[in-house]
Amino acid sequence: MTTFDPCNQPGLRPYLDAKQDMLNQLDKINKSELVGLNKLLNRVLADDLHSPIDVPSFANSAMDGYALRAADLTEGVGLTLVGTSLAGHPFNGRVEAGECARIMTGAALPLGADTVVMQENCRSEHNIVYPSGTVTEGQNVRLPAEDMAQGERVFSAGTRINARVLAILSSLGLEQLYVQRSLTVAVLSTGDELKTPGQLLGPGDIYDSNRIGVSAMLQRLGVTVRDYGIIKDDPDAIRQTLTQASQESDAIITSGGVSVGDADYIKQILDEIGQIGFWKLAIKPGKPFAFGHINDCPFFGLPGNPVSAAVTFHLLVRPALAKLMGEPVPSPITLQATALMPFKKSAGRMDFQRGWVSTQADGSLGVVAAGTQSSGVFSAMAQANCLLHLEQERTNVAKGEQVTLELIDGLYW
Ligand SMILES: Nc1nc2c(c(=O)[nH]1)N[C@H]1C(S)=C(S)[C@@H](COP(=O)(O)OP(=O)(O)OC[C@H]3O[C@@H](n4cnc5c(N)ncnc54)[C@H](O)[C@@H]3O)O[C@H]1N2
Ligand code: MOO
Repeated sequence: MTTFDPCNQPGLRPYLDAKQDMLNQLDKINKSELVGLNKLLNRVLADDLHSPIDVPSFANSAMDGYALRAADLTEGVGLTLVGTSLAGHPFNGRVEAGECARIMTGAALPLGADTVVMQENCRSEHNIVYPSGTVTEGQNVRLPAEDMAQGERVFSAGTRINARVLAILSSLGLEQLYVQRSLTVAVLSTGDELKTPGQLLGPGDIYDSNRIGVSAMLQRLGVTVRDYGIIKDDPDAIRQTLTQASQESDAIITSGGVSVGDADYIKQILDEIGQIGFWKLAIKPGKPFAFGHINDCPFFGLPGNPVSAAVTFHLLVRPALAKLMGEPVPSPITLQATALMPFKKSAGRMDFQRGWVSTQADGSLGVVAAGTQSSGVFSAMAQANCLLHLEQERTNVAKGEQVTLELIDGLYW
């Protein structure tokens, strides 16, 4: 059954079409800087990274045991122990026929040896070692360059340096690297009703949460936030602030005032002092999202409803920032789950409902609503671990139907 929704209007721009159009209008900011290892977390590689060394750079043991020559082994015949190789303290001699050396995990394989037998499979008596069991040549030996070879491309330009990438950079001995200059993004909230936490609320006032949430997401993405605070619903103040922000920032993010109310000035001012790329999308939440440029500075107008602001940041601003930083534009990894309850949906807008997905007793995934699906109810957003992706023309989801969803825990929000 199709549910009538007065907020669905014909002619709204489909999400994927608008997103592609926006990405086509954005260019990578081609500026890099040299940054030390301890400041590289969350930055984006400016160039392809080629390994300066072999890793490992020498053959070494994967086990604590004995290094020997596999061809020497005869069941019941012992090998003479001639030395010890510890990690950081290689054995400087050679293992000759009929000999072995004590060796520890990570220690260099002595010259002459080609195999390591773990100590649990050896018996040692008076400096004679008796290996047992099946031994294959090369076992328990980590070969030079088997992880990364000198000159090999390890990461592409645009790779975001997370903890794992950082560990690799360190294992390659790199103490500094060229990364993309970090973006400076202007953030501001508009609305006469908004107060900063700590201030007293007057009649009709609410606390500004979008600016704080958006700034936190930007910080998680390694972006430098330029905070312009709360701007009143005053066209002159908005015009002046946006003009200044466009001169001081790589992008501008506003929240509120993009709809059609009497005090919603953002779209009109964008049109006046810049260019509108698009306004109004076939998505829920987030319909009045506005994209454009002011003095060549990309502009993102998030709707004021807190859920709409957070969801449009994820759907549109995050991909846009990736394009500006030269990162691959992220595609959501989606899963299928069974709706464990009905979800209301009317045709006309792609709907990103807030859900809680979990593994059921039979191992399958099941999803319930994380709370009320109003775009003003942010508690459901904060409690959700996934966003449902309900296609534009889909209608009500019945209990037991399959739905597509995207996990949101562990991302930047
Ligand atoms: N006649 C129509 N009215 C509305 C439409 C429409 O198509 N026709 N669209 C609705 C939709 S959808 C959305 S989303 C909102 C978005 O409106 P605005 O972007 O103009 O946002 P505001 O009106 O300024 O505020 C909406 C709501 O959010 C609260 N808000 C605003 N800023 C913040 C902030 N920084 N932190 C927390 N909360 C904030 C504000 O007080 C309002 O309650 O428009 C619908 N209306
Ligand atoms: O599209 Mo609005 O963002 O639902 O509330």
